[in-house]
Amino acid sequence: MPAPTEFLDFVDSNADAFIKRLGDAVAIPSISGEAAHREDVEKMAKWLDEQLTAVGVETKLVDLGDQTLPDGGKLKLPPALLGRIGSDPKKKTVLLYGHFDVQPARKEDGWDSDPFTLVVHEDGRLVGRGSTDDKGPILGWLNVLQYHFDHKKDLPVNLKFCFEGMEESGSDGLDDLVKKESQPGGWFHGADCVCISDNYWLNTRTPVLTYGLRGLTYFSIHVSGPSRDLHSGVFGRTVHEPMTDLIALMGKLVAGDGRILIPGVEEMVPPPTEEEKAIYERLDYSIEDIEESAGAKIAIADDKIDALMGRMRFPSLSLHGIEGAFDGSGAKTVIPAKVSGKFSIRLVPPQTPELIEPLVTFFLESEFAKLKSKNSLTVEHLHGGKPWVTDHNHWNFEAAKAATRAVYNREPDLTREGGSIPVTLTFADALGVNVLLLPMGRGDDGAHSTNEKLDRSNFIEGTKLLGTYLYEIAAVDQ
Ligand SMILES: C[C@H](N)C(=O)N[C@@H](Cc1c[nH]cn1)C(=O)O
Ligand SMILES: [Zn+2]
Ligand SMILES: [Zn+2]
Repeated sequence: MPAPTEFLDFVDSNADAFIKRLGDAVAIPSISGEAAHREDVEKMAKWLDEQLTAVGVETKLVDLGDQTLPDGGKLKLPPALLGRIGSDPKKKTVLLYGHFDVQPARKEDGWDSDPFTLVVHEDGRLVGRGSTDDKGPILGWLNVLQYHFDHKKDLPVNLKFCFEGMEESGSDGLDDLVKKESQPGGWFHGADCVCISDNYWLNTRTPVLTYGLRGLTYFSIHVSGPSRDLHSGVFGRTVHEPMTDLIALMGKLVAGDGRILIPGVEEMVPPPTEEEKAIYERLDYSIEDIEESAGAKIAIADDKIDALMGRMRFPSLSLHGIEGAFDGSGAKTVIPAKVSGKFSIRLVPPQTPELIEPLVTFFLESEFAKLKSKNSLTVEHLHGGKPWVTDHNHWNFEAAKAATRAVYNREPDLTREGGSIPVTLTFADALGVNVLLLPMGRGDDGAHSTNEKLDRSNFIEGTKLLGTYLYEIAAVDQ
């Protein structure tokens, strides 16, 4: 069933108002990973709640309790926002998920403009933190609802919503809520399929549907020694330095070519078959695409299939940062007393955080023992999520393929995503239904990075895609 032309025209003629609303959402710095911004995440939940209510959605904000911080302290979690509209038993019910929290961003990180002021560029870029991850896609759903509300049109399907404010920080508290609400009587019970719009195309040209995500396991390793920071002239070569030990340990985790050096981690993953390699060969992707979106000619692989498998089919380990190290300008001659190294591993089947964590801890402790340092090491596991892969021939995907053809006039690429959305597998297991990832943004959007953007055309055509997908779901003969 094609989406009404009136809907497509409505999206075009309201584009400026939709962009203005995206600007309002971006202006709320809902950074889940920074305690100082927790109130902003809550403010964002309330803003979105008002927007949904205004277009006829019944909502509820669910208190998720407290987050336990690494030092044992407590911090109130932002509420999850649930919604529903329509309960026609003759229609399919689609559960939509998105997140309204964002990654941290500071102008000093290298942004060309204030990260929390949406800047509309002449070339169509809408620059601001959360524009593509994940406020743009959430607002895409809102735009679809706006048309049906303004024109007093029934939606082609029943909709349920699950919007959260902790996705960028491990989705604390959400798994239990999803399991509870998927039981008979719960808000999600009876959903026929799930749609998540929270990832990206591979390149800047070809729309994609995504049938897999990597999992994640995140660590913070702490090395401490002196009771306070020391003068390096007075104590250098005299005491064991925590930073020296930490750098030595972090340097043992991953090779320059991306291979993970922790014994047992790579070995868990079966080698790809020739059939699998053929899937990657067909995707519209090139080494130039990677280098364009990375902003430099630094790709590890020369070969497209190796590059794609490095992102989708194999695990990866990234070093993220060191807390407690001197990071200011100037030349402070200090020996930091306690430093914490942050790294994470992206997981693929059959790896899980539970299988990987003991291998990491054993490896780090053995390597630390070899250093013969008198400092102390503790390994902390921060959060994790399992990888997910699903059937892309399901009717949920067929509907999205038809919608992509209708809006973009081309066949979508079928991809696995290198990133992680831990709740995906929870939805699939708790509801026993197919989950589809239907991304809005492009591969060069710079999610999590500086100058994050969403192109105007992706926001507007993406809104049409989301709406058309609902009409195609309604047309499915299942
Ligand atoms: C793919 C999604 N948009 C995303 O960015 N997910 C995050 C999830 C996460 C987990 N810990 C911190 N963030 C990601 O893949 O990094
Ligand atoms: Zn996201
Ligand atoms: Zn993200």
